[in-house]
Amino acid sequence: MDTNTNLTRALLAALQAHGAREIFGLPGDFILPFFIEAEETGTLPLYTLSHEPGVGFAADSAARYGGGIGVAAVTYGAGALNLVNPVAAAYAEKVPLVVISGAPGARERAGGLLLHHQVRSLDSQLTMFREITCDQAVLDDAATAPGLIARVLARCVRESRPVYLELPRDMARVPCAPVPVLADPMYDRAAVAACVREVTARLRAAARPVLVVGIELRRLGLEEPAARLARQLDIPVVTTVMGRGLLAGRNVPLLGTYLGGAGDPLVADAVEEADALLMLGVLPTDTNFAVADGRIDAAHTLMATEGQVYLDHHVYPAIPLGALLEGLLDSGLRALAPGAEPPGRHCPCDLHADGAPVWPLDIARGINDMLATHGRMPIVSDMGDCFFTALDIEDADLLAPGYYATMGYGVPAGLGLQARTGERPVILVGDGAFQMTGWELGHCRRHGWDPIVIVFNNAGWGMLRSFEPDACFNELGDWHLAAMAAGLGGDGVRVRTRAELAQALQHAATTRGRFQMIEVMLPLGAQSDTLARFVAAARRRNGMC
Ligand SMILES: Cc1ncc(Cc2c([C@H](C)O)sc(CCOP(=O)(O)OP(=O)(O)O)c2C)c(N)n1
Repeated sequence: MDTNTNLTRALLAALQAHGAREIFGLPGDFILPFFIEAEETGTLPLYTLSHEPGVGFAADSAARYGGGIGVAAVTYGAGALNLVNPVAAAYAEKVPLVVISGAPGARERAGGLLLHHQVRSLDSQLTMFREITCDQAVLDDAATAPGLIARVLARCVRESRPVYLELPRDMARVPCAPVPVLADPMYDRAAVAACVREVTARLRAAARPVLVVGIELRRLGLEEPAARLARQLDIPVVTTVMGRGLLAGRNVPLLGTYLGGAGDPLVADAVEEADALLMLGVLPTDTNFAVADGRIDAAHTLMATEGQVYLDHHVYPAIPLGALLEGLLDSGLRALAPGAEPPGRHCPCDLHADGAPVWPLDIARGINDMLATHGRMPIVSDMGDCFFTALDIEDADLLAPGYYATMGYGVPAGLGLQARTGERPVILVGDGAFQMTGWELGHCRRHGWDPIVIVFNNAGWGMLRSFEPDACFNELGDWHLAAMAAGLGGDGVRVRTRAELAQALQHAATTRGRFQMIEVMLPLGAQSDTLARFVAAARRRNGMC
């Protein structure tokens, strides 16, 4: 046994070997030994935030945008259970996230007392995390720990889902052998070849093929082969709502995002009239397809998702997405619809810098102008009308919980992205969601993060007003958020007109080293067109007209 290594150091080395590039965390007494080892070794940079939801969202976005895996380290009980929502979001949206929770040691477990942070039994926490992770292990034996860690991390990467590791505090420094890296399981090459033959035959026979790309391509690091296939097939490419931002800047014939009747009719027609819809890495969620209202003919879809391929009325049960892509690229299939150049996309640019009040589409226009002038920046959006506005920002990576739809994601996720890649994000967040996790901006000063943060301030939960316009419980009042930016270590400005917005964006884009908050005061009732169409479609679908 390599006595230079203790269990924590073996775990840190394994996390790095599986693609971790940092740890986000919030310590407590049950996990202090892990934090001490992490800080002393410096194997992975350690970023602490002020509330576990922020820890989870930051780790999520580091993995979602930067690739590899994200790591969230928390204490037992109060810490780990604060992490449940971000881990659930990561599970729902297939993000490879590793939860490391401290836990009581063997002697205190056997002591017979109810321990602080304990819920029901000492295993209650593990039970709860079984439901929102794809694998779990309790590291209470140095002899089995390396094998358990190897198995759990391999599944995290292969399934692109969160996993849970519980580290009793009396185990953190016990001598431990290094963790092996397990080889990927073999797959049936003959089945992949048969599937490729059937898919290429369907595409050759199609008159109106369309390629739909989804989030698994990014989670599994397959965007580049997918872009090569898109260029080779030369057919229109569409993203799902969850996949918005995929293949951006990769020179593919990208038509836009499918939003059914709530989006661009050109995109809706292309998808709904296609006689072969090749869907790669797409999750069949309501946010992706409920707006279709049954207008997509299942007989025309060829769906590769969750390691399976569904076409007509049969399934290929074990087709890794990477193997399918490789087979399609090698098939020689090309130029299926030459000249299928997407029509001139309606790019909402050119913010009119005048004295008119700011509406959500003006924010999208202003950001499009800023990116055109100052270069591409990743967009990170919270949930609210800011998310629907983000769909009008062109040719930019977009990170958002578009399916699980949790609030609180935007600010910590933007910080996690900049921590992982060093890139400066543009963060879109409503005033309600900012009240949840926006305060994590206070950590920017320590780490040199300087996102541009655009707060959509409509003094309430605006999306809910769309459904219940007469309710009083959606009103939050004006919190004057820009006035708080200086105390948090950044610069804040409040804008009401389009001219003020244009000036604020220009200033923010050219000011580095401090976060730049632009608090946009939206007129009461101001709503993006996309959200209005989404709400109308939801009302029709749910019989709420
Ligand atoms: C953690 C959490 N709590 C509650 C909700 C429900 C919810 C929405 C979805 C429907 O579930 S949208 C919304 C209001 C968001 O308000 P704000 O951030 O100010 O943005 P905007 O004013 O643009 O709506 C809530 C409360 C949620 N998505 N996530």
